[in-house]
Amino acid sequence: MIKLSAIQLSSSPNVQDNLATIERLMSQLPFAEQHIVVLPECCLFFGGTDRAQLDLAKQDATTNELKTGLSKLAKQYNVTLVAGSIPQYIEQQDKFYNTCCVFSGSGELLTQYHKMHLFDVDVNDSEKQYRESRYTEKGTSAITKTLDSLTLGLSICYDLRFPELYRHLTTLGAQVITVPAAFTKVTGKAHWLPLLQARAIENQVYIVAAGQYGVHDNGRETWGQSVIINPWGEVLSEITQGVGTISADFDLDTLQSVRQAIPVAQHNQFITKIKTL
Ligand SMILES: O=C(O)CNC(=O)[C@H](CS)NC(=O)CCC(=O)C(=O)O
Repeated sequence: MIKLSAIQLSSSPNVQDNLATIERLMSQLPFAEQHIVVLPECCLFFGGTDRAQLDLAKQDATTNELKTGLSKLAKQYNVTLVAGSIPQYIEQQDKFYNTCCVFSGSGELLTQYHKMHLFDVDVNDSEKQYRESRYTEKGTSAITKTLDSLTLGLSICYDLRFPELYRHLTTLGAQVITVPAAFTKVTGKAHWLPLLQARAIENQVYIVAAGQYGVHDNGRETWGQSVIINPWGEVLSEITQGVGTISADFDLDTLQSVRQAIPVAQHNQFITKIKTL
């Protein structure tokens, strides 16, 4: 059996504190031979100023403390760690990518994905205007990674509103799609769960969504509600408030039987098919 887990956090701008919290929560995870653990967006730094995040990214380009800390945790608990996101500095532009890093159980960086859709959005909350692109550069490639017995597809937060990415990941073979997030309280309440269920149902994949939760140091409020959803769209495990962990089993039979019963990939008129004569 392959275990899927998500960790819900309420991250601060203190990297060491966040690492300690993640460690404490990882120690509470159930044991599994094969285990995929997902952390939220901005797991090691959240709720500071955008400028402070850029400074951290810049500093990390020399120290590499962010990836080192996460790699150690993956190794310590021998899990595939989908480390939500960290800022990755781009010197030429003095900006960073919002990057999801995947570590193996031996602590090796397997792959990374730079968030493709940036949250330049007006929200009716205390923040009012989110302009992620001011300090963040958007990624240009969708990323999947085949592990021993399943294929992972990567996405981050606002990406969730772009079904084309999820369809693309699925056509590349994704069976489990991870969604680290820091959804706003306002948009999360209105849209988070239905969007996640739609992505799971239309692509017939497992969704593992790990959210930031609560009121952060800069007053920003995030929605939480980390969930694991199966290819039928059922919520298998959920944590609404606070910090904590959730887990569920990945079952290939469920995935295959849903895809057999409702063969949307074959019926789809908008996916380019290779015509056989
Ligand atoms: O800026 C940072 O420090 C970290 N990044 C985030 O919190 C990002 C960009 S501001 N948040 C989202 O994408 C929320 C999406 C969302 O809430 C929605 O789609 O409704």
